[in-house]
Amino acid sequence: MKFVIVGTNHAGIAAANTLLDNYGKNNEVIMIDRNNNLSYLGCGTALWVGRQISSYKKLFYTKPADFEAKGARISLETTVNKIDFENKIVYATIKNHTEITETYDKLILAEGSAPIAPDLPGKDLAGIHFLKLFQEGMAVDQELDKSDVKTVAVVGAGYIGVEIAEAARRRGKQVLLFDAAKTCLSSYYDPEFSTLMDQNLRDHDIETHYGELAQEYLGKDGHVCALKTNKGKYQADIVINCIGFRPNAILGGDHLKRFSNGAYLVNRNFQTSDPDVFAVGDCATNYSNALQDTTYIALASNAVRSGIVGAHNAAGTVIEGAGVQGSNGIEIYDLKLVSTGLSVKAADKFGLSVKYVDYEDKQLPDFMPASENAKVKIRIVYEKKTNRIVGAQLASLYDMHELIHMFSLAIQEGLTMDKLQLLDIFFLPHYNQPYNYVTMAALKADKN
Ligand SMILES: Cc1cc2nc3c(=O)[nH]c(=O)nc-3n(C[C@H](O)[C@H](O)[C@H](O)COP(=O)(O)OP(=O)(O)OC[C@H]3O[C@@H](n4cnc5c(N)ncnc54)[C@H](O)[C@@H]3O)c2cc1C
Ligand SMILES: NC(=O)c1ccc[n+]([C@@H]2O[C@H](COP(=O)([O-])OP(=O)(O)OC[C@H]3O[C@@H](n4cnc5c(N)ncnc54)[C@H](O)[C@@H]3O)[C@@H](O)[C@H]2O)c1
Repeated sequence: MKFVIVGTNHAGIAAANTLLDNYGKNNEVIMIDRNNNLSYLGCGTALWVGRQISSYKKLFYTKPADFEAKGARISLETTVNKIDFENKIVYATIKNHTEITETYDKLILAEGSAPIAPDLPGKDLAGIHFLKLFQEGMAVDQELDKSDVKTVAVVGAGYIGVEIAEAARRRGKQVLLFDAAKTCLSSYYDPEFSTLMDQNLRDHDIETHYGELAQEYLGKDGHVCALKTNKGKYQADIVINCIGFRPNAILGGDHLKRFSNGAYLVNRNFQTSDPDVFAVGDCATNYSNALQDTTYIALASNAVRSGIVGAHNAAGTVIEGAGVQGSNGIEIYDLKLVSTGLSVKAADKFGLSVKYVDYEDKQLPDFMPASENAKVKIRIVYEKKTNRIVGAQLASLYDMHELIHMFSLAIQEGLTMDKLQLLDIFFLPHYNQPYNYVTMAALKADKN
């Protein structure tokens, strides 16, 4: 059988490795990507740009030769322009001049996502940046090296915006962070949690501007010099746009069914509406266990798992994905926020009627050294009708992030709040308290 994979970043790589490691013999695997690099972990961009790690080099975790050694044919700097789904032919161009075609038996689309570009006056000025590719991270890094770049405006206080704001501040720049919402990270956390991060940002001299919509980039001599919003005009030497991703689902044209945001609509096997075409990663939908419905969540963690599941199915092993919770986390100047499933706000948006319980306590008993201890704030969100756990959020200076995986599993398995109350959670003073905040929150929850 011949497999063609379009897009060889995280989802495409996972699909290729699955095919090569499990079905390599007698099968042909062709990998095509328009970029000149693969496997860049954008997740590390802010760490590198903020000099919390010394080099970007280890943000790449594989190389073309690794796939060639396993028998794949890989073609970088090759753009797929068109797919003839009826005759199963992929049309591509190598380095913008040599036209090639590839036939396929099974096609895996892993086209990923692209940053949303606000269509504002001045958008073509120099000094306006996005953060997705390695090359874009490098461009921002080089700007921050310039002594005449003193003020950085970051538009969008989601994950990328907050992380790059910290990085630019660590590089000694004055940083202004804008978001249309009333807090940062508003798609992931309820205000009781996101405002902790807001305060943390302000404590580190990052100027936050919420409820502000970017309206225009103002320029001087072809270079951006200010950002105009609905509330004011702010001088800025560079602007970094981080207002979210849109699925990069272009090649399917009218042939493949779509989700509301344009992503390829796939079933739980990551099969599209064409049985010989699979779509994985940021270009495709996923199944939300909290909503018990189709969703779209762009994360590397989802990309990798969908690549594995999609490839097995493409090769004829029928398996369903486990669904996702969109588990995520962030650490900025030591403050850690982690969440999984739905916040109360997100549940409202999707029309799911929920209750929640909040609890706050120190991680360790009081007799432990204060320098090792910190308060942890937890919120557990559960469905009103069934008491099914649908979300959790945690915030602390203490590194409690692993706990969110337990809530992710609880949501995946449809656990109800009563199962948490008497859960056997071990006690050791080094790690927690006998009356720990998970048990206490579960006991406190209103289950009627
Ligand atoms: C700065 C930053 C930080 C992030 N941090 C995190 C994090 O901490 N945790 C997390 O889980 N996620 C994080 N993400 C999100 C994560 O990077 C994405 O969800 C992930 O890259 C999706 O992988 P993918 O393979 O589906 O798509 P992509 O990474 O978008 O890859 C798609 C590939 O398809 C290729 N392609 C597209 N169209 C064509 C075509 N026509 N022809 C040939 N090739 C094509 C592209 O060149 C690209 O290589 C971050 C993203 C960024 C930008
Ligand atoms: N730690 C992590 O897990 C991590 C880190 C980075 C990126 N990612 C993922 O990468 C993807 C892209 O991240 P992102 O930060 O670009 O998107 P995001 O969805 O996290 O945040 C976008 C932000 O932009 C704001 N916004 C939208 N339009 C705006 C406008 N016109 N003006 C001002 N603000 C506006 C939104 O309110 C939102 O807060 C997301 O799926 C994210 O989860 C994850």
